[in-house]
Amino acid sequence: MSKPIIGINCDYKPVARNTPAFAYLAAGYFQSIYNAGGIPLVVPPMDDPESIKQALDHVNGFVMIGGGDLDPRNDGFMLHPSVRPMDPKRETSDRLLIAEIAERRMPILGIGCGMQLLNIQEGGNLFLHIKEDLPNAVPHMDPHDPNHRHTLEVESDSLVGRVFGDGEIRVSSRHHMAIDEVAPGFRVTARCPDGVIEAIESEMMDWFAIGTQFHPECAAASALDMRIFEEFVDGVRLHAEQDLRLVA
Ligand SMILES: N[C@@H](CCC(=O)NCCCC(=O)O)C(=O)O
Repeated sequence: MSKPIIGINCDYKPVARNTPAFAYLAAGYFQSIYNAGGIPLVVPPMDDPESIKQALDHVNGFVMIGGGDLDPRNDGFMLHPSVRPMDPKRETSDRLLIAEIAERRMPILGIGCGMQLLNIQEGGNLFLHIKEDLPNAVPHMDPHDPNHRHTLEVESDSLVGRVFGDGEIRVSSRHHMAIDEVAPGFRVTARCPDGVIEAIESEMMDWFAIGTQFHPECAAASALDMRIFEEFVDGVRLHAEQDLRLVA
């Protein structure tokens, strides 16, 4: 197969007094896909389900990027004082994307709030503020250090387990929310030693879906972080080749 095409959503900043509205994403997201042998295709925020479906017709897999907070009111919860909702234009588009990706069982890598949205979409839920919900947790973000890291414990029989193997693992962490109840059909494959969930993956035979709370795309990513993208792009390629054989 030629290179798999991997869709990526992006963030959105509305027009301000002296600046136009922007759609943007950290370069690490598309660069990591490109370096792993995929072709990144950025999908800007859209609010029309048919446009979302047509865009997804042109990609083999999807990466849901990190960003601000998902608005808990969209899932029937109260707004928490610590929650800084992402722009509604982005969240509306992300929720349309994740619903269609789930419907199609399209291969997906959710990162940060992308993993949180995957978990919510499939019936799980979130802690809205680690500091309150898990007071004994270690810091999972440092406003003064974008490269804040913490250690990780992985399940060996998982994608992150294959990638990181044994030995001490330190990953980039920038979050104050976290998965509480894991969605049905998914399992936890990595935790911070304080118990905070740091990776999930699908147990369903028909869906290659993984999520990381940590950021393997970050500027300080290690070679092992990069392997997450290589495993994902290889999985997307395999899935696409299987699809081609089915229709042949
Ligand atoms: N905002 C949520 C999700 C965490 C997340 O996606 N962090 C990324 C920060 C922005 C970026 O660098 O892309 C939370 O805090 O839990």
